Amino acid sequence: MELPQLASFLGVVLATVLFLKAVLRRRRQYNLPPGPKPWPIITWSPYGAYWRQARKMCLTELFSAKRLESYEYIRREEVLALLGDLYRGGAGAGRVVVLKDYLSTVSLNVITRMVMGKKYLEKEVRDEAGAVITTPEEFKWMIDELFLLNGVLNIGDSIPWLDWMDLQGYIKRMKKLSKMFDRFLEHVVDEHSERRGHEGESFVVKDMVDVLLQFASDPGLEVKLNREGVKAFTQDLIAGGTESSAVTVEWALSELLKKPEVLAKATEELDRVVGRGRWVTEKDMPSLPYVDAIVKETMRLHPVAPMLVPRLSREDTSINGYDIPAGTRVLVMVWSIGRDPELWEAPEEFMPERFLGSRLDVKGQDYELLPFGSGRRMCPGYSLGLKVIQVSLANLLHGFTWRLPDGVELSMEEIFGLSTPRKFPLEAVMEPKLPAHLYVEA
Ligand code: HEM
Repeated sequence: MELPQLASFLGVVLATVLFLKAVLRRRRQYNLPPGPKPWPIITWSPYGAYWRQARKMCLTELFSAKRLESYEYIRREEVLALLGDLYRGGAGAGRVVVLKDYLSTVSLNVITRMVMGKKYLEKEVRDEAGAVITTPEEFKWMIDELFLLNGVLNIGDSIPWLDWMDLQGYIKRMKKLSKMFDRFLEHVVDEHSERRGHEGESFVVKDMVDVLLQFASDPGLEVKLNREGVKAFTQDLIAGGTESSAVTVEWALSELLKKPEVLAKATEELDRVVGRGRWVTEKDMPSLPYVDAIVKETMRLHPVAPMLVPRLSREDTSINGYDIPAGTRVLVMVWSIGRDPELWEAPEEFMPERFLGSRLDVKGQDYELLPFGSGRRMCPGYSLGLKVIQVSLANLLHGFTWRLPDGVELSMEEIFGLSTPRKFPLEAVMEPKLPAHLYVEA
């Protein structure tokens, strides 16, 4: 295999499972390349004590099964708010609904409540002196910009001698956003620290920033977590958790609108298992294998991250006979693997049935299907992400009938970057099908 010279570093793209297994299993031989300079986040921090500790904090505290369970009420309240908002906002009146904004609001509210203890899309945030820290519009703009900039390929990172020119303007935008986000996060950390101070002995941890501040005050930590670390971690949690679920649910609904027979089977399962007298809960999910198969099939065809976070080979090595010199960037193409005809029958077809009775899962063990990555860089928020996707999708299918607006031919074009959202937002006509009081109470 001839290794391509990608700009000023050597790169190799892996799009077959055989090579992929070799890299993701040989974990010690691969690190991460440095990320864009003004962007201090965990996703780009190299393997080492800081990253190891951050990872441990995620597994044992932030995303532990117990903590996720304790936030179930937040997910339930926000999904119910979505259903009520859709009902009041046009569903049922034959109006065309643009789903993306509704879906983004649910995931953003779930994440900000779990991470920072409140929603930021409802009213202005002010400091103690009354000065405006951020408005709902500005906060939404910051989140969209954060998601976009986390996913861009900055030419200057690949061709360092062009870096100073900032040809695409990304560095300027990152600096502006960093400044605005920092002001916001300073306020969040101050507010949380004050509550800790006031409540003293009776202080109870409520959200993930509280957990991070507890870590920050722990003198026994291997690497001290300072204020900057708490802010960077908080930013990472918001960036990782917000858009990914909304993008996946939007793709699932798009596929279902193209395949009425699949939509009908999902509806039949929901009617049989849940019945028309109530909403779907997370506890129902193990009894809804067809809805689960729809989620997997959506993630096979439309993985939010078509390429995993790049790995960097730490030493000269070889993969199945091909030499990989130290310092090579290894790019794993999850998108191509999900559509590989050698692995999947009729790979371009949306067929949830392929997952019924199958052992294939999205938990990083099956290299054919890696929407959350694999190995030690695997997404720490995968369980939360899955819960939000499953319960939002199940309720949207349970609560409404769905059709495309008259005369619309649905485009399935995607924006192909470091993430793959729909190119054109999904528009649909929905009619409520459960008793009216359920929507009113939602
Ligand atoms: C649909 C939902 C989600 C998808 C599809 C997704 C996907 C991914 C992928 C593909 C990676 C890179 C894995 C690798 O290279 O092996 C990743 C990393 C990461 N994700 Fe997620 N994610 C989702 C939800 C979340 C949530 C809810 C959070 C947090 C609240 C989160 C936080 C992170 C973080 C911090 C990393 C970096 C981990 C590291 O480098 O050690 N993600 N995610």
